[in-house]
Amino acid sequence: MENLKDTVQITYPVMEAFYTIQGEGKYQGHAAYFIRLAGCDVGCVWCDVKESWEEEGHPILSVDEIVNEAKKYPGRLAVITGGEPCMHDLSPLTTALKEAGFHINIETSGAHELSGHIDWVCFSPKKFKAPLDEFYQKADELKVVIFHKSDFAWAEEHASKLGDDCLLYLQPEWGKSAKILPMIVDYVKDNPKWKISLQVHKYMDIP
Ligand SMILES: C[S@@+](CC[C@H](N)C(=O)[O-])C[C@H]1O[C@@H](n2cnc3c(N)ncnc32)[C@H](O)[C@@H]1O
Ligand SMILES: Nc1nc2[nH]cc(C(=O)O)c2c(=O)[nH]1
Ligand code: SF4
Ligand SMILES: [Mg+2]
Repeated sequence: MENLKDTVQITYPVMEAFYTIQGEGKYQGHAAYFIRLAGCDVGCVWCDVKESWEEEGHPILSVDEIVNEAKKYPGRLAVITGGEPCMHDLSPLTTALKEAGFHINIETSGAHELSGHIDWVCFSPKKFKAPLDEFYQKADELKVVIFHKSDFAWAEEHASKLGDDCLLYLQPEWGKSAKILPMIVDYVKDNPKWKISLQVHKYMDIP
């Protein structure tokens, strides 16, 4: 009991947490509670949440506070994102979320070791900081952001290292969508093992 009591007092820098609809990947369309942990050292030039890079300046919340807030909503799907969430030890947070009955998904670049109990790993590797090898085994979905036509070949390199069951998604870089999306459409028609992931929350103008 002492252990659980200690665990729930551990803290994380939380940039924001919100109940919304998962806009990307396999769980697109599902209600989910997003926990955006601050801190990222990957530095993607087109990152859509650069305010998350600095760990400092964000609310520091205990596991207890994070999970109690999450439990206020009826959905029991939690998405841990960031920033780069794998920069944190996720064991205390995920233990408490599991105890509260959550299915836990993570959004990660794979640049740092995975910790804790995660039910679904969305692996989105970046050119700006190479992923760790462990993610080719652990990924449930590969989601490659396409910014330039050369990124298709780069996506295939990652796909070739994955297990057979991993789902494959190509997601247009939001700012270049008008130019890139037609290329992705053609690519997926020619290479049907891939699917398109759109950031549908941005089209719906929700968080
Ligand atoms: C903001 S990141 C946070 C999680 C983790 N750092 C990562 O990159 O996977 C969440 C998801 O958004 C994607 N993403 C970030 N900026 C984007 C953009 N401008 N257009 C499309 N997808 C983007 C990332 O590739 C990732 O799949
Ligand atoms: N609705 C919604 N879906 C998302 N899927 C991944 C997101 C992320 O920023 O990690 C995200 C996000 O920020 N909002
Ligand atoms: S790894 Fe994720 S949070 Fe970090 S800069 Fe890239 S897209 Fe943004
Ligand atoms: Mg986002």
